[in-house]
Amino acid sequence: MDVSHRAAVGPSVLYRMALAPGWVASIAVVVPFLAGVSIPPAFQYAPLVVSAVLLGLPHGAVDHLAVARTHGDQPDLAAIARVFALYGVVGGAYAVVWFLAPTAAFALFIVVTWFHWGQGDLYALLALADADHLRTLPQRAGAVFVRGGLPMLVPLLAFPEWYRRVATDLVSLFAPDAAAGIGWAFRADVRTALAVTYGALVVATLAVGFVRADARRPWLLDASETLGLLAYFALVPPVLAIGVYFCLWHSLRHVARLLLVDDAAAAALENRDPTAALARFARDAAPLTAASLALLGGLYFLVPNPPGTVPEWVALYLVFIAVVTLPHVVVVSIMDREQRIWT
Ligand SMILES: CC1=C(/C=C/C(C)=C/C=C/C(C)=C/C=O)C(C)(C)CCC1
Ligand SMILES: [Fe+2]
Repeated sequence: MDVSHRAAVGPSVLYRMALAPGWVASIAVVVPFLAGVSIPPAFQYAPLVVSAVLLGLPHGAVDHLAVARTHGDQPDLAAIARVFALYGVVGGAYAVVWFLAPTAAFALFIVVTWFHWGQGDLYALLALADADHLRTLPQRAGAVFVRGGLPMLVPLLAFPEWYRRVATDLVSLFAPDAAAGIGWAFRADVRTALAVTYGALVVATLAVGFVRADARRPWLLDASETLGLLAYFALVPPVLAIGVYFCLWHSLRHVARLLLVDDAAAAALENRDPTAALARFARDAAPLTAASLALLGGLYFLVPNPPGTVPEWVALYLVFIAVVTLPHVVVVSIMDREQRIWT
């Protein structure tokens, strides 16, 4: 695989910086729920709120530099302008869809996040964890489907009422009664069919991976992460579970990927100095994180039913995230192609 600097940066630095925090956080969050402790709903929104300034939103705020760096170039004005144009056109068009057809826009958000979070984990498996068991395109597509389904499907199976509540909060910013249009997704028969199909795919992808693995360790890591996250999303209520996952799982892994294509940050990682590398990321991400928060403020004045409560503000934030995620997926898919994640 063609991943710049990966070879020079020791695996232990990447494990400790990019993978371990997500494992530790998900275990730390699941323990109280296993012990039967209940966490007040208001508190459960905290990680999503924090994600607006720490890791979550910032992980996409370097997209204007990421494409050029992945190609091995210094980002020039033309390269940056191309990414801005992509965001304007793709994000702008999708924003219009939210106003015209919010229920369809919500469904698209789930599908796109499903793909994108799966895509992020496929990169982590291949490039950060050195997995060799995902040999073919169908296997990699299967891994993306399974990994993305953990945060997007498992909460629907385990916590349908929470899922319905958040869906309703998002859609209601635009049209109060429109969420009724996706009521079928929460029916017990639909959820049972989804659970059986998805469960079979989890078992099948891991079994094929087991047969094809030369190295046992990365396969074990894949299986442990998959089954661990399955338990995590089945036990932890989704707003909290997704908030923590978004910051410390998906975003952190993507930040590591960004550091590896930034020469100075990669050099810092080679010297086992992740703090210096992360400081560079923070500097690169700060301007567009601030600009994004300003745009989020602007969105407040545009939606027909502006938010008043914390859950409603988080809903507005998620709509904004949805709009920027679509062009972000294009950027990450360009990185995937350049780094041969799919071939
Ligand atoms: C919070 C939450 C939900 C959706 C969250 C989504 C879809 C987040 C997407 C974030 C992205 C795309 C970040 C960028 O990488 C669900 C599933 C409706 C269930 C209830 C809780
Ligand atoms: Fe992302």
